[in-house]
Amino acid sequence: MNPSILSSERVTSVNVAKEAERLFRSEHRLVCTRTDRLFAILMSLQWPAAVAAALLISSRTWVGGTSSVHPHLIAAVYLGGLITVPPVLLAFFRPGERYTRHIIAACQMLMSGLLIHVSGGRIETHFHVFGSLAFLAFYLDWEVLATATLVTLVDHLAMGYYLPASIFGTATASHWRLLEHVLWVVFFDIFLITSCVQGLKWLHAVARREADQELLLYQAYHDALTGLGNRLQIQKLMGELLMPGSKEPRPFALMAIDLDRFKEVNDTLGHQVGDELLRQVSQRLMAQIRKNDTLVRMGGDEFALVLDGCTSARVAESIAGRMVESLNKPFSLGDHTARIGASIGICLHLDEGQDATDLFHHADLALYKVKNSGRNSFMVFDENMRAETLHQMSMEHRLRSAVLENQMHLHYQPIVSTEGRLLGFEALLRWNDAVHGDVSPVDFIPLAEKTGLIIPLGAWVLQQACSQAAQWHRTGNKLMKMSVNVSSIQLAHKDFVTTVLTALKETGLPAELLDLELTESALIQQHDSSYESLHLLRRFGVKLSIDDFGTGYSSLSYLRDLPVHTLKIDRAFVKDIEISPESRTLVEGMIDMAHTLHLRVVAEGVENRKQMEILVEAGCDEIQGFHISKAVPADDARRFINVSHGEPEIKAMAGAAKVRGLAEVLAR
Ligand SMILES: Nc1nc2c(ncn2[C@@H]2O[C@@H]3COP(=O)(O)O[C@H]4[C@@H](O)[C@H](n5cnc6c(=O)[nH]c(N)nc65)O[C@@H]4COP(=O)(O)O[C@H]3[C@H]2O)c(=O)[nH]1
Repeated sequence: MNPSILSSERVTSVNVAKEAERLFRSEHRLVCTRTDRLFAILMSLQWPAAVAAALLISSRTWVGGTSSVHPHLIAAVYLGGLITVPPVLLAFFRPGERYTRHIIAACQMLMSGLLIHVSGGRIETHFHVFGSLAFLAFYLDWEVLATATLVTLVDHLAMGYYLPASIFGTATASHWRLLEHVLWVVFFDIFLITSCVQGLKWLHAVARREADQELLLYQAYHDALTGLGNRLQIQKLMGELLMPGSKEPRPFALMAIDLDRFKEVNDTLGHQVGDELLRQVSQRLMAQIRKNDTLVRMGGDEFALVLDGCTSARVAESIAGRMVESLNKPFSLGDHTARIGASIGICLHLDEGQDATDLFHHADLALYKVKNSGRNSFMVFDENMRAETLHQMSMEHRLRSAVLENQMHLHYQPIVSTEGRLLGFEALLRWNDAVHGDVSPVDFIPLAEKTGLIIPLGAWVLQQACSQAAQWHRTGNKLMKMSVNVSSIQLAHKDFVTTVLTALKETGLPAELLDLELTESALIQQHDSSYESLHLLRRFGVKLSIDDFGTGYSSLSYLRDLPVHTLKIDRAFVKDIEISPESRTLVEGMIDMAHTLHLRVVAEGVENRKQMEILVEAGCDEIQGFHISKAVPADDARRFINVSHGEPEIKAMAGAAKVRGLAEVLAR
């Protein structure tokens, strides 16, 4: 494998045609460089050969003259040097350059001419010229052959015809021989140029094949969307880093990175926006790491990072912190702006004995812990995490089976007016697991949200609660409302409105009797489409309550923008209302504000008579809490209904006391 394919500079620019051209040029340059060197050697041999030939000829032909040195010898020494030195220097100092090969070609042909001349034609013309041309064909450059041919013809015309005996004393060629020679050169040249073109074609084909192979290799090791490496690349890298038998263990840190809320963006704004978001995420992450760190996209919204040579948890944490911070900044995606977060699990490889699977598992366990602790943060794996996380994983597994096999059930907590009239119920999920026993929704709802199980589970709750309320409605309790908790994930889901309307249609429950409870924090995470869903449902008559009011977001603008019907004051404010004047003032303020906005107010978590009295005095409209009743199974809820209907004195008593709860009434 060509390791260059894995380098990040090349990652974004792979384009087969361009890559083939680049490879061709580099291969061709290599061919030319080698041929330059070959000619440097050849020419350095030809110069002494020319001098030797001149010596030989001068010893035979020079029978006495004014000068003691034969002109052939002078030509061989000086002209030979002049012809040899520049190309040899160029071949060594500027190999592979275009002008180098042209100068070499010209000088080589001049040298051929010189050799023929100084040897008085004894060195066979055809042999030497054709030999030189044949060698020049190694350049795979027909222009070089053209240069060589031109120089040969000029040289032969000049030296062989126009300046024959005047310089060397002997004519080197007859007219006919010269013509024959020129024809041979042209003929041979055509043959060489043809083979040269074939050679070039072959070199192009080789380069194209290599580029194709590179592309295949690139695709195998890279993620097409982001240009980052992929799962295979990190596995390969980890295999190299953990190579058994390597002399020194190579320390490194592995990070498992998951984007928070990516799915919501992808589902609500579409896949193209999701793709763009992933591209921008990868750029931001790349900006936080060094060149020899390896960031890959494992698939979906999961990334992994290897920090080669990292031995310190503190360093890894600071890099993870920077990454989380950079991903918290808003993303500009065409017409939209999105905010996401990231959860990062880190594990360090400091000694031998761990394999890649262990390390990925540890990083995943740490990641899992981060996600369960509220996301958008990072954690380094430690051994204590293992048992806790495995417990969580088992919960997740069992929750999945419980949801898919319909092992959950609903309890109903009554909601009453301050006069003690039963107004309806809040449906609350219950899960009794064979292994984990009774699991609180406070624990399993976040798990269901995290795993996406909240979608089928929430749909089931809606269906079940509506069906129960419709049944009570049919048996004469016409105004019994049913409150159902809705998670932010459900609200953001594209099928949310359909799910609600289907539940109403299939069960026959009038829409006005369904009250959807959303927390403030759930509302604040929503996009425009969720707000549209709520307005649409309101138009059908469905009511909307703000649950846990006062605990969430500080801006109250959603009260203006949404068709809210009821505020449910969180039990944290009600809890010590009878002992804390501050809590009392706060609750009074909330009730006043709600009434100014024409909203009804439900106080949650009312546990005693004193609390109820204070709330009634403050003008609260509805009461819910253990003082009235805990959430009970449907059959017990039915008893409440019967009592509230069948016994007129309840109303009278509750009305008289203004504060009497159903629990008290039932206890009598
Ligand atoms: N200490 C105290 N607690 C009281 C009192 N009266 C009621 N509660 C508890 O307060 C919670 C009220 O529900 P929530 O605020 O909607 O809070 C709910 C709701 O956010 C979530 N949840 C429950 N069922 C569902 C569901 O079907 N779907 C969704 N999305 N969330 C649900 O789980 C949360 C907790 O539910 P639960 O454990 O059933 O706890 C219930 C209820 O049992 C009281 O007087 N004192």
